[in-house]
Amino acid sequence: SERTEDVNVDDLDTAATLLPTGKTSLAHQFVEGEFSEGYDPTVENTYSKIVTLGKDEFHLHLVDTAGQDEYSILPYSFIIGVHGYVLVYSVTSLHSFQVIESLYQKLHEGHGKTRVPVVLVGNKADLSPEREVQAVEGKKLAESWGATFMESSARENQLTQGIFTKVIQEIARVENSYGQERRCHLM
Ligand SMILES: Nc1nc2c(ncn2[C@@H]2O[C@H](COP(=O)(O)OP(=O)(O)OP(=O)(O)O)[C@@H](O)[C@H]2O)c(=O)[nH]1
Repeated sequence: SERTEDVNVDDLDTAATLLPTGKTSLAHQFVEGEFSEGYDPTVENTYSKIVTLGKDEFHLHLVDTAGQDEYSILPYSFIIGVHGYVLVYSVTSLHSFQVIESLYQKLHEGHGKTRVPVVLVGNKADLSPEREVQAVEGKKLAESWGATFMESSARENQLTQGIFTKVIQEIARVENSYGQERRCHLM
């Protein structure tokens, strides 16, 4: 079967106030298979990639967002037609972790508090000496949402591929369970 999925890769930093979390690097590693040093603040960027999982082919539209912080009002476009989220903080920035918490609340409310497929990512795990957020904290937060947690490094292709595979699996799982629920109502 063929499906179209929209996924937001969300960091939640304004370039001026927060450490960039590496979401552009993750998207680039996922789509192009490489890591490039250097930093350009993202305005908004979209990527497309076809991902095959088992027998299913997913047409992924990836939106790399910019300029969110805990005070931003969530744009409508972050909710409507979006099937899943990769929420990225940097393990070297406690602030980025706190921003992610408030962003999740807004997304969850925006989706009418229904179950939203989310993968929470603690990026820059290769910079361990500068760590401000422990893996166990990320894991606990993700568990409280019923979401998946991963640490990653945009330098590593396999870790990065794993994030996007996971979010697609989560989207498929959540949609299937809603599908079953609807069938139940019909009965
Ligand atoms: N060591 C290390 N550096 C990383 C990693 N991911 C990103 N970086 C670096 O961190 C900087 C910012 O990365 P970006 O991918 O541009 O971050 P961003 O979250 O997209 O930033 P905005 O565009 O401001 O939203 C760049 O210099 C990257 O090379 C990582 O996993 N490990």
